[in-house]
Amino acid sequence: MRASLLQIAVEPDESVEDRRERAAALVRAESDADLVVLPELWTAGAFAYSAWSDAAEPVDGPTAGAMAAAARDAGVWLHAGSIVERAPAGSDPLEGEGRLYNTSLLFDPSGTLRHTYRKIHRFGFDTGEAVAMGAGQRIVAADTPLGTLGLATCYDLRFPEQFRLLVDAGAEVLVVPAGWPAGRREHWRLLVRARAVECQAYVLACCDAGENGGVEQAGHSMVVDPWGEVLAEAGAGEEVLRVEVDPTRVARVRADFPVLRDRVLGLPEPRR
Ligand SMILES: NC(=O)CCC(=O)C(=O)O
Repeated sequence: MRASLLQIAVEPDESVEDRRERAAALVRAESDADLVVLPELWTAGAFAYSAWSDAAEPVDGPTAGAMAAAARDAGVWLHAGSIVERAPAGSDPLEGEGRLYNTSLLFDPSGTLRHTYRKIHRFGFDTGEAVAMGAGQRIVAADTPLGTLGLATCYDLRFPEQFRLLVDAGAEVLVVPAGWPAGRREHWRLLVRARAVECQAYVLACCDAGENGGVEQAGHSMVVDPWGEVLAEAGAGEEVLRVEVDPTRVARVRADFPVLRDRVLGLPEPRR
């Protein structure tokens, strides 16, 4: 499987409409790829909280329209990163109507939206995303001809229990769009590899570049294999990372070094 990660920046002088067009053109240019991945909240900016309400849109809104057309034209699976979703009336009863969510979109090569994933762990403690957005309630593993893709977003990386649930759901390739700050870049590089090693899965981690909301972004998008080897890593600026991955290798690594088989589930309560 050929994967292309589009590490783009939220340029301060660029309108959301212009950035959407720019991203669509970048996707169209990857017609040799099987899977193309964009970062987190690349329309509005992962830390540009004040821009979120204006940029909010439904999952069949303008960003989805542009990305569907780009996926179809390029003939690729497209993980279009995440958008600021405004949940419609009558939406999932577990979640909230009219609330904002940090929602990832996965399109197939015909341009059909096949899966959405609402970020479960919201960043900011008592500020920012943690108060402005609702929390997703569902683990999403997407069966595709490329393999089973496990979806997670940025801060989710810090919560290995979510990734174990993705492994249990069959995930072989973990796709993680992010807007990770440069100040914690080493956490990013460590956690991306850690999730690959502990899940014995590929991790395709695509981060924003540039600066938004006054926060310099880490860049350093990475592709890590199920043995924890870094197959490709971007620099800090805008970049397209192209890499070949073999999802069938996941089963071989898990069979040759069967750590997952040794999991002890339902451990007893600690003694005090
Ligand atoms: N956008 C995010 O989820 C940021 C996460 C982050 O800054 C961190 O985990 O550190």
